[in-house]
Amino acid sequence: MKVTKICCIGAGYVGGPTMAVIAKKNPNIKVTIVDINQARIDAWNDSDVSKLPIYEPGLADIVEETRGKNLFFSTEIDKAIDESEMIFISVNTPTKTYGKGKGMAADLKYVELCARNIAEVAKTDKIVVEKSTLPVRTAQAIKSILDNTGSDVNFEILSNPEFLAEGTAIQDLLNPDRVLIGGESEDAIESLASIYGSWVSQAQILRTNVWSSELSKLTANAFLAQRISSINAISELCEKTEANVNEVAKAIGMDSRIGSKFLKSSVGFGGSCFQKDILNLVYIARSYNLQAVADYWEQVIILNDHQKRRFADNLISTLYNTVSGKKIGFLGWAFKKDTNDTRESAAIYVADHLLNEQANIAVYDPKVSNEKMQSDLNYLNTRAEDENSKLMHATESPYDALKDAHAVAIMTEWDEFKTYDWKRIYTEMKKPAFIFDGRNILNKSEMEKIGFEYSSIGQ
Ligand SMILES: NC(=O)C1=CN([C@@H]2O[C@H](COP(=O)(O)OP(=O)(O)OC[C@H]3O[C@@H](n4cnc5c(N)ncnc54)[C@H](O)[C@@H]3O)[C@@H](O)[C@H]2O)C=CC1
Ligand SMILES: O=C(O)[C@H]1O[C@H](OP(=O)(O)OP(=O)(O)OC[C@H]2O[C@@H](n3ccc(=O)[nH]c3=O)[C@H](O)[C@@H]2O)[C@H](O)[C@@H](O)[C@@H]1O
Repeated sequence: MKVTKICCIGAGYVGGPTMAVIAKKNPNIKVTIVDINQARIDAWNDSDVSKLPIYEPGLADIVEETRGKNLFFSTEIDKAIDESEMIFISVNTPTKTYGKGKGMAADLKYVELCARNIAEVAKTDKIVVEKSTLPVRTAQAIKSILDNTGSDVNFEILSNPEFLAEGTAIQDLLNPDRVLIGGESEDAIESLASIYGSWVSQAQILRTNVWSSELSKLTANAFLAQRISSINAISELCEKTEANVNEVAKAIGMDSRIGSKFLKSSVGFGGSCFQKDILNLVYIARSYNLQAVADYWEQVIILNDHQKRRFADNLISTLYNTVSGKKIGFLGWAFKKDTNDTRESAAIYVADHLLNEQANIAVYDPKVSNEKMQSDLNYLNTRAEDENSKLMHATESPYDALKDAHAVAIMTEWDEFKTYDWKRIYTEMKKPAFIFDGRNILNKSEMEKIGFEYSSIGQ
């Protein structure tokens, strides 16, 4: 089928950038991104592209180039479904917070709502593409909903998981390692492959069955996160043995069988997906009674929680076993650099732990507002909201966050942190002035020369 109109349900971190790139590379296809969130759609339509709801390097330029030509943002979901031949489902699939599978399984209610919406509205044949990350065998449920409408509309379901990482989404989309399409109908698979074919070589477009495609996405995230937990486990051992985790990572990464990527030790991985997807994998394994498999992958999460906790504990014990009433300056709140996304950021959990010890925290992040930080903390429900806002606040400048602080905690690896006037920061902090570098971005000997007590991960 030659596709001329596409719609994407879900204008989030995946739907927005992915469809913007598809629109840019396929000027003859009309791409409409729809969402139930009016404020989000309004922000996508803002004439000032610096106000787009998502900060992602290179995204604003592509939106400016394509919006209003062949890329549209709207809340008219039914209309977009009706007129499109291909519909991507790119809604959120968070960890369930209630009922069976609470805290482990993926909450598929938004995906199911989309399927029901499509089933209700569609009058012509559609290709429905799972873009969201879904438990293996979800396509079966979607198919069952779509095939029970009583109409004779034909639905083909494809799985096309997204592998972009935030902060590099546009580059990842423009130069993907591979595009994965799982499906049954060759015609449907080739319709989608031809859209990617506008800029991705056919050799990089992998065709599989639906279940392999669904499971590959969870597996990819589990393997990536496992590397981080593996190197973080070694970081703790380095700290006891005077080995240096950066040196170990370099030494093992040069083995081409291991490879050098995703071996950066840190305060712990965050982001909306690693934890959620591994918990989901663990849940699926348990639901098939595969205890050993479930326990194996669960350890990746256990180690990550341990890494965040031990960073906070180390800060407290170094500050003479108390942070009560002490100002701690945080550099960074986002879960990684070059994004305004804070979901599951290690900073949230470290802050929460320090606030339990009655610390005062001032945070500077170049892209995250005070409002967002407060809502992240409030979401944990550890203490009253007014207490959170009394104990923690964001500052306009990094120097305000660090003035009179007992310690700096570097939570995100924003490049600009390396360029600060660290001599000035040292002068303005309480002494001894401690740095806890959760991202290993500063130079230990330079910081010690200035006078700081510097500690980092795995060194
Ligand atoms: N964030 C990331 O980097 C990546 C995310 N993924 C997966 O992609 C999916 C989406 O993730 P994000 O874009 O980060 O989520 P998001 O939360 O940023 O965006 C999802 C959007 O879907 C909308 N939505 C929910 N239900 C809807 C409905 N019934 N009708 C219309 N709109 C609806 C929400 O209002 C929201 O704007 C998830 O399954 C995630 O696991 C996959 C790869 C990368
Ligand atoms: O499914 C998803 O959502 C996406 O999840 C990750 O992307 P993302 O979470 O955006 O960002 P990553 O670069 O993977 O970083 C995740 C976390 O791991 C941390 N990290 C990463 C790499 C590393 O070596 N060390 C490390 O601590 C980062 O700081 C961050 O907190 C995957 O990299 C993407 O391929 C995938 O599509």
